[in-house]
Amino acid sequence: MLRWLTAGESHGQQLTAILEGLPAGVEVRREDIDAALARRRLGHGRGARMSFEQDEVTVTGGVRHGLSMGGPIAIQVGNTEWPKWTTVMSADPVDPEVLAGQARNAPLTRPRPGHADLAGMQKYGFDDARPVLERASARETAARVALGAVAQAFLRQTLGVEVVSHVVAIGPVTVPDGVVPGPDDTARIDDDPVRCADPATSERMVAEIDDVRKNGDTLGGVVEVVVHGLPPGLGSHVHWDRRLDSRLAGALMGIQSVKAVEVGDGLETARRRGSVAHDEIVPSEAGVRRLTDRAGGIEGGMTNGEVLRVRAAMKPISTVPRALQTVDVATGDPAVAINQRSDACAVPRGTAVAEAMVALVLADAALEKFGGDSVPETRRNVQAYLDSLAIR
Ligand SMILES: Cc1cc2nc3c(=O)[nH]c(=O)nc-3n(C[C@H](O)[C@H](O)[C@H](O)COP(=O)(O)O)c2cc1C
Ligand SMILES: C=C(O[C@@H]1CC(C(=O)O)=C[C@@H](OP(=O)(O)O)[C@H]1O)C(=O)O
Repeated sequence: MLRWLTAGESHGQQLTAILEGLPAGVEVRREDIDAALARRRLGHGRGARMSFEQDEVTVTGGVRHGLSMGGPIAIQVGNTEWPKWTTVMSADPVDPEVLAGQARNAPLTRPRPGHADLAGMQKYGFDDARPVLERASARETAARVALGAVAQAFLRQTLGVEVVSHVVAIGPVTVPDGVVPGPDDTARIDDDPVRCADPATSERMVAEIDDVRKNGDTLGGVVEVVVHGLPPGLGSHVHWDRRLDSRLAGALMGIQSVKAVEVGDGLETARRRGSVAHDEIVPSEAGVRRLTDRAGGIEGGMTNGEVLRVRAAMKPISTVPRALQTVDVATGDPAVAINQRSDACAVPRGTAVAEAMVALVLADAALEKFGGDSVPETRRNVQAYLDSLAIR
């Protein structure tokens, strides 16, 4: 079983991430973690912080000389802005007079509709949104992306699996049907300003983001994660919480701002007749094959050996520059919501986060199926399973 946890605040000293349950011998390369984090900072529509945030990565446990040792892997992602926030975010008590002198510490009492501010203040009994937004902030996803890069390394090194992500919609602008990136397309997609795999659609997406920004507004959209090289049989039909689609949906829904998840053709499938909704099975030289991949590579809660495709729909950023109505909870009067620097559209950045969550869930499912305390042992188990498949 693979477990992962993150800790840390948006303007705290650092984020900390722990991944427990990985076998020994996984090659953990700083370049892979840095590349995944760089992808999370990319994209037209990103806010000011993403242009200077460095994501200072330190691997502090579980890895020796570039290889995992079988124990928990710990990764720190330092926050570039920490020097400006040391007093406001100090873990130790600070003299109230010093705090009162820090403009940055003024209580945030005008909660943003759509953010965690108000419900979090009510739930935890705060009169300031700061302690809520610090942890609700998607800064935390940097920690998950760092772990996701390690999970991807494990999947690549034991199963030869490649995880690719791209943007399929920004607001109303959507890629044409059938755009499915191949296993080697990540570099090409990274070159696109919105991480869209279709250049013509990308241009329209950029224009849409420019338009909302000009109008003091924000935008959501849809990201897709595509996984190549999975064997059949990860996940299981036998119990609801072992179904891979259920686990992927939970993990993707756990990303800030994600409001819907689709597996394969998802919602479109619900509108089709059965005769054109499924993937017909045919014999071939290479074994049984499906003619289409409408199911997105999952049937009965298990991978079916086809390309896995899952989508996550992100709502528009709730820190809308043309600020929305709210209540100042200090006075009870009508007010406009907090408006601070923010992304105008975080969808291109969301691809890296969705990719990380999918990689973590798949690594967990692969370990459940194949086990192994070392990479060679996991590889042997994978090979033995593939060699023994009665139906291919
Ligand atoms: C990569 C990424 C970046 C985000 N950037 C911002 C941002 O700059 N400003 C903002 O208000 N919300 C941003 N969000 C969304 C909020 O974190 C999210 O809406 C908030 O935590 C409330 O959670 P919910 O939308 O899931 O209900 C971002 C989300 C993601 C995934
Ligand atoms: C810092 C990140 O994203 C942040 C996510 C976020 C939010 O509300 O989710 C609000 C903004 O925070 P700040 O006010 O510090 O600029 C984003 O920049 C990051 O992703 O690394």
